[in-house]
Amino acid sequence: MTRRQRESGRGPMTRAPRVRDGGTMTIPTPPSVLSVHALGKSFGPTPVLRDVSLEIQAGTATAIMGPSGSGKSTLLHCMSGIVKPDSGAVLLAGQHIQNLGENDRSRLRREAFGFVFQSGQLLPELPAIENVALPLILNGASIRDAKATANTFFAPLGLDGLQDRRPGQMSGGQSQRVAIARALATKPSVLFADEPTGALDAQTSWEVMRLLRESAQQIGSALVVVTHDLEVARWCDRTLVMQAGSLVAQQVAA
Ligand SMILES: Nc1ncnc2c1ncn2[C@@H]1O[C@H](COP(=O)(O)OP(=O)(O)OP(=O)(O)O)[C@@H](O)[C@H]1O
Repeated sequence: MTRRQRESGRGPMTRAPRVRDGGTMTIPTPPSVLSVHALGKSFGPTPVLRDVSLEIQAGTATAIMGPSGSGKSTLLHCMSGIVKPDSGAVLLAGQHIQNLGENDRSRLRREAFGFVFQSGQLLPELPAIENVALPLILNGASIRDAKATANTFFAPLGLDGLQDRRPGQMSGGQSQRVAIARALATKPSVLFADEPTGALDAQTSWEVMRLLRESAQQIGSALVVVTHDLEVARWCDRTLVMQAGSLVAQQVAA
């Protein structure tokens, strides 16, 4: 991070390299990894998502903001196959995810998506290393291989020495970094984070977002973050704003 970025309080933005094209400068758009078309969802008589469309490009970071109840989490759940929309489509690398059966959608969530929530996502009885290794074991890796892969995430996330600690023996920031390691261990195409720093103080939140952004970028995972916090959104390439179930604005980082 440069001094200028630190002083502005802003994280380092991911910028696609500029390419000179016949004298003009163009910025190539990375390919779309997730496409959302005209999503609609109601709970009972109340529409919660109304005709929501967006594209998530590989390796980019997108923040979703908006007032409480505007449908942010419901959108994230529909995008990640947790909730089935009533209408519209979600395509992962061209494949309609809502046409899949429950087993295939679970497999897809395990293999192609990672999740970080506000808190409480780690299994309290398992040490950190096993919490990180678990998704790899569920995807078929041996315990030994899974733990070896899991271990590679500890030093970059500043967690070295905490491998054998259980979640109850770690701070909130340490637990969130273990949760990030677990979400990234399978090298997901898309990492979904719902208020990932909601339970942390400002300084810890900044550090967790830095690590979340940088490690997702290194792995090549697109990041989608639901947040109320402008400081969290600053780490993203663009911010989408929801209101009453609709996307009403998009702001691209300068
Ligand atoms: N499973 C559900 N059953 C019924 N209503 C639901 C369900 N999930 C969400 N809702 C309702 O849908 C609306 C949107 O909820 P959602 O959690 O998506 O909003 P949000 O923008 O993420 O809110 P917040 O910022 O407070 O977390 C709310 O009115 C909520 O009560």
